[in-house]
Amino acid sequence: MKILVNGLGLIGGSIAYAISKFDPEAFIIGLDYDPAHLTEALDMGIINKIGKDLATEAPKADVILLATPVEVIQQTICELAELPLKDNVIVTDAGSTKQAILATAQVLTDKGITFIGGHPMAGSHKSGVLAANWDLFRSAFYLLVPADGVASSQVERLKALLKVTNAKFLTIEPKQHDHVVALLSHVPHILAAGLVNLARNDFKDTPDMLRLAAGGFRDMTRIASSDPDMWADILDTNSAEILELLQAYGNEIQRLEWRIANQDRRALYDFFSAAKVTREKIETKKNSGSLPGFFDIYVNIPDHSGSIAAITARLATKKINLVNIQVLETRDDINGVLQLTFGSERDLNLAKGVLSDVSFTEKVGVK
Ligand SMILES: NC(=O)c1ccc[n+]([C@@H]2O[C@H](COP(=O)([O-])OP(=O)(O)OC[C@H]3O[C@@H](n4cnc5c(N)ncnc54)[C@H](O)[C@@H]3O)[C@@H](O)[C@H]2O)c1
Ligand SMILES: O=C(O)C(=O)C[C@]1(C(=O)O)C=C[C@@H](O)C=C1
Repeated sequence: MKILVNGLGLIGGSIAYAISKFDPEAFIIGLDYDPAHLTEALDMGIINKIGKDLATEAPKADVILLATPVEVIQQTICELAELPLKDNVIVTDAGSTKQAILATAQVLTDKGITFIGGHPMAGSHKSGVLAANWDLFRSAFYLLVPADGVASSQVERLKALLKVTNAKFLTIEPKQHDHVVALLSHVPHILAAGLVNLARNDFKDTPDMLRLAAGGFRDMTRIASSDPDMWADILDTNSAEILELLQAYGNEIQRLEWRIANQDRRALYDFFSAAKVTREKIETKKNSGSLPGFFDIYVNIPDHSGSIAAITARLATKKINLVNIQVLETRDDINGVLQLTFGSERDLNLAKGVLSDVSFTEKVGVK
């Protein structure tokens, strides 16, 4: 089966990675406007071949996956509609919004071509194929949004192909999709970026104050490091749902302001208590939709040269793969704190064994 992936970044790369690793029948051809992503994908074994261009590769494909930013997905759909695609081809995408994409995909449906929108509810603030991980979608929801009239057998074909991701599939209508993700993903990204910008403006004369940020600010703003191009496209193509929710959020904040100004302690308690009860209902299962922060250990390291190298050397001798390494500055002048992020619980446990004689704390599974 020939699978064409256009856009070999974090998401396209991760989907292709799972397929290439576990589906021996698949032959994956990659396209991307960044040649480095293509050679990296080939070197990592994510794709079998670098494609020439859309016009050459698309007509040979059995499945076409579009995993570029949303507005590029829309352009590519229009280009595909002009090409002689195989009769039984499935065109799918991984974009974060669905109504605009499904509306564009009408040009394919009109020609009898199957379009099934897709949206894996997992990801990261990191971009690019080097961040791709074949296990990124394990236990995460993978939303499917078939165009009108698509046969259920075609949806089953796509699910069978994507089964290797170990995601949980859920078919959903485009409008409901865009509303739900506006609330659970788009508005949170806006709030995170807004908060960081508020701090930047407030601290403009004392930028070092940002370094004092502890867990609260850091946990809430990780996603403010996401790719601005990707997010501009998402906001452009889901504006109605997002604006409605921002309005509701603004009203909520206004009510809260009134309660704070009036020192209405009971109402303030209720505000936090209602949120706590709801937040604690969210499944905290490991690997339920995000790689970063899920298999971390925080090692206290003495503040002298060579101490980081000593830790990483120990991991290297056991071939334990590190997804990320970061020196945290939250506890300046006491000890350095090294955050080590692993891609799986297995690697985390191996690392704990290797570092059993040093002081560390761990954080697993809760975002
Ligand atoms: N990042 C997430 O957490 C996440 C999660 C689910 C879905 N998505 C969606 O998946 C899609 C890809 O996001 P990502 O996080 O993988 O981004 P990414 O930046 O890691 O990857 C996008 C890839 O598309 C390529 N690209 C950009 N413009 C192109 C063009 N004109 N032609 C060919 N290639 C082009 C880039 O070079 C890059 O390799 C987006 O539509 C996004 O909304 C993202
Ligand atoms: O974990 C993250 O960093 C993400 O932002 C992933 C995330 C989200 O949860 O908002 C981002 C965009 C998506 O379309 C789906 C998932």
